[in-house]
Amino acid sequence: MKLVTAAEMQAIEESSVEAGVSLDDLMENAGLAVAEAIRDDLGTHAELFGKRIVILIGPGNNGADGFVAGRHLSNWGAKVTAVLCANRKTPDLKRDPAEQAGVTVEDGLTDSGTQLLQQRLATTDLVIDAVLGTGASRPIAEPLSSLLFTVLESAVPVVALDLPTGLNSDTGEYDVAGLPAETTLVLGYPKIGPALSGDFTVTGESSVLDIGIPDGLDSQITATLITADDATELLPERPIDGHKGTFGSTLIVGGSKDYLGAVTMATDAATRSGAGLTFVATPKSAYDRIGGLVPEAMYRPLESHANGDLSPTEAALTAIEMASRRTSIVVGPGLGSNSSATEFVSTLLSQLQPDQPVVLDADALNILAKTYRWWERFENPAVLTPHPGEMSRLLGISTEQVQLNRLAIALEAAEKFNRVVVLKGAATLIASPDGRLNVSPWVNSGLAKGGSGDVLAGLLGGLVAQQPEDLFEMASLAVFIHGYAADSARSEFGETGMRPTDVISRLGSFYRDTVQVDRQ
Ligand SMILES: NC(=O)C1=CN([C@@H]2O[C@H](COP(=O)(O)OP(=O)(O)OC[C@H]3O[C@@H](n4cnc5c(N)ncnc54)[C@H](O)[C@@H]3O)[C@@H](O)[C@H]2O)[C@@H](O)CC1
Ligand SMILES: [K+]
Repeated sequence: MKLVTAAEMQAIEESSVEAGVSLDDLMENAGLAVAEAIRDDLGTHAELFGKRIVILIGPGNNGADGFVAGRHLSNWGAKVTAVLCANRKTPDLKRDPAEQAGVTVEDGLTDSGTQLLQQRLATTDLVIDAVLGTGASRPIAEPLSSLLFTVLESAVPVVALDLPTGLNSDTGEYDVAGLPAETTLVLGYPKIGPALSGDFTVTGESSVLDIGIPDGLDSQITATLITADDATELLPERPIDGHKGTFGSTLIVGGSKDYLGAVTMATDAATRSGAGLTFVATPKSAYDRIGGLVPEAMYRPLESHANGDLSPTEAALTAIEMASRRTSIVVGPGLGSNSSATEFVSTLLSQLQPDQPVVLDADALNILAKTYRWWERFENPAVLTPHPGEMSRLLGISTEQVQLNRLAIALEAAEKFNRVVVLKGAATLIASPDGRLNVSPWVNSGLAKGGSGDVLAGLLGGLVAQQPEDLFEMASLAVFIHGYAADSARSEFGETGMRPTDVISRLGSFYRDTVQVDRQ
């Protein structure tokens, strides 16, 4: 499902006009679709008859859509009052027909506007928020903030037209003076901001209405929300007569004398990815304590000094030998980033077969961030899986800067490094150097715990092992499956109590719930 920015929506509107569907057509379609959705939600025309509806009208086209919806609702028997919450341009083309259809227009901007609205709301069944849509561009100020607060206090249910007023269509930032909705009737395409923020308390339940935009215009949209259907399509084939070799093999390079859990979780996750074989290369000091902990995987120790640190040259030779017939390699979980680990990672990456796909996670990213123009030092196709802190180090900017503009940052990093980038966080983003951008539908604070990233890296390694050509697709699939499993862990243990290991044990459930269920 495509997710639009305000600028993309504007461009689509212009292309629609060129294709023969005018802005007026779109507005008429939008207003009618909103009125029909409200009527259908109530049940039938009969139930709409006599219902008292207040429409809050803003200064732009969102307000114009509100007048069109009001016209239809009034024609169908509802008692509709349009309350002007901003000055509108004259002539106001959608106002007159609405008034002719019986809509009463009241001015909310007078000194007594708030008081009048309060009285009106005492006998109102439903409020339609047609104040601001994709054109919101500044903080909400008086008198609009008082009008919106009056509606909030009244507790009358609110249906937002396109976007709840106060919610930014591109960033998902919410102005506290805004108006949360029970339902949001989204016009044409879902907006990217709400998907990025993941805070559905402001939009309530959303549905997307068809407003007659001609087909074929969505190629202008960059971002796609990954749906369960998309993820099902991406699942690697599992031929019934397949053998271990059919499903590829991954090598996980990680662990250190101080960090033992990360590589273990990544390994465990890889064994639930569907990959045929999982190998682990871990420093001797770690191997002596965790070698064989995941019984399905094959472990080998990497040469280390007496103090437990890697012996970089010998260790890299061993890892390269282990990597030679693997279809993916994961580097990083728990590896540490001291000078031995740094030298080891540099040597390893520079000597891998250049076509072998690599997943670079955790300490590997911190090591790269310290390496001058690292992205030019090896050729391998790769997926980088930074959290915002790691991304800030990779790009040399602050974490706040990353968080303020996650979408652009993910795309910029993918292009600069010429690698697939998974920017983790609520609604994780997957960016490709060719400009594609996928957005995860999952938002779950239960994943904000040490170990979640290791699980994702191991799962991703295992998926890439099965389909090494499709890094962007496998990264998107890994993020979806990880979120799906986490959702299941959340329903059992809650966001507080769920652990990354609970997620690992549920990684198979998406495949089971979709493909396997269909086969039975
Ligand atoms: N783009 C499209 O394809 C379509 C858009 N439509 C509607 O048009 C809307 C966008 O219309 P507009 O671009 O006119 O934008 P809006 O209707 O969202 O509002 C823009 C106006 O609000 C003012 N404004 C911005 N922030 C404000 C604030 N905080 N307080 C008070 N005033 C503020 C601006 O100065 C401008 O006058 C969509 O949300 C949708 O409802 C539909 O009519 C049909 C198709
Ligand atoms: K609105």
